Amino acid sequence: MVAKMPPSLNQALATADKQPWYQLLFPPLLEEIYQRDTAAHRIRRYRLFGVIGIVVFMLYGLVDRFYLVDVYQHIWIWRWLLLPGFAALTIFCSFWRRFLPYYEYSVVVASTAFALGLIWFFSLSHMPTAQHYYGGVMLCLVFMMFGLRIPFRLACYSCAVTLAYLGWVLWSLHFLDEAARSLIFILMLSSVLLGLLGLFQLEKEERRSYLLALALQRDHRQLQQGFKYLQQISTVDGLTGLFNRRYFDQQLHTFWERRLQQQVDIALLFVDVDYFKRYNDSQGHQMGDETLIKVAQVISRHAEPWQGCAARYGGEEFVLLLSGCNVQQTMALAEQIRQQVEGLALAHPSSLCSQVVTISIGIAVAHASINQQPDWLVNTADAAVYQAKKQGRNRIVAMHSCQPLAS
Ligand SMILES: Nc1nc2c(ncn2[C@@H]2O[C@H](COP(=O)(O)OP(=O)(O)OP(=O)(O)O)[C@@H](O)[C@H]2O)c(=O)[nH]1
Repeated sequence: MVAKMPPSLNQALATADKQPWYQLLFPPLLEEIYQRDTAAHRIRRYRLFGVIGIVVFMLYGLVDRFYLVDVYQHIWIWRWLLLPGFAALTIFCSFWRRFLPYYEYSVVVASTAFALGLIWFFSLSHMPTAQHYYGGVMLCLVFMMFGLRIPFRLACYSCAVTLAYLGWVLWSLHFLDEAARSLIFILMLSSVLLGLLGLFQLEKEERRSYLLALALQRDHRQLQQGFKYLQQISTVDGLTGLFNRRYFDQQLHTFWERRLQQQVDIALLFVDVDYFKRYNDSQGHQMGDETLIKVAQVISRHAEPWQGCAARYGGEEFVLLLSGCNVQQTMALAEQIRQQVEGLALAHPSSLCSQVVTISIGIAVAHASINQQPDWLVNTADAAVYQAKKQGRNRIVAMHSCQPLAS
């Protein structure tokens, strides 16, 4: 599994992409992450294939007494005990955390020891049948490369050591003629070269897939961030941080459906800042923006306890949608908002109704039992705020069931 990506990895990814084809190493940071991410998987493979390898190696001990007639009594301890014991110890050590950094090396040493052991077995024998053991050596190396899948670099060292020892043993065996020696060595050399080539390809592909997974993960994260950002700008008003009108329209329908399902009243407060054009003209547009933000903050504070939806309807108009709030509660809440905005004491010298910034609020409450459309709520609250303006501003007018309640 690919781990969480640090930011500097982007650069490492770009560098890794441009690496020459023969390079089997990522830039340092990426290499460290790659090794860490794949360690658990590799260790599991070493354990499983290690056990299989030990069993197979011991199984071949059954044929030693036919092929190595003269020495099998001397080598059984290596075949059945010492070499398998060493390999088993390596597997056992993989459960020891402190040993893990060296684990890969120990796997290579153990599997090379199996190949060298086989060569040593037939070097001890004077029987012509011993020459067949080169097949076992080949099997050991192929198993190390494609079963255990040790890193290519370590496989090169292991194969070089094995070939060197095999060459030395072959040319010191008196019962083999030149033709047999050359054939065995060429066969071993060609299998080693082909094996290494395959291992190189495998490791290259594995690393490429890992890079691809990382790049996909990065792109996925960027897409998610982009999606979140788009979602935010399509629902939130950039100036005040309240929801925008589009989101409010969606919520109005959601609240409306909930009203019908749960049989609760829903209320809409239409808030309009008084003489805001004059405020802008006298205090400047910048101050106007700051005032809108402050008014929005007051409104949104009152939305939270009711899980309501506070939105900027447009310009200096705000709406607050509440569910389960009756007429009295809505009026009390509207009065608190009105007083708190007045209490901000934002000087408004050009206002014709106060010395400070004030708001007019129109309220519409739709009773659970009345069968209106959502538009009714908006139109009624709008009409109520118009009434509040007409009656002198800095006040609240509430309507429900199309009847004015109070002013
Ligand atoms: N600073 C600022 N002003 C805005 C913004 N949006 C709209 N306005 C201004 O708000 C003012 C609204 O003016 P009107 O619709 O005439 O309302 P009003 O002056 O408040 O008059 P009444 O509502 O009748 O009290 C206009 O001058 C707009 O330019 C904004 O984002 N920032």
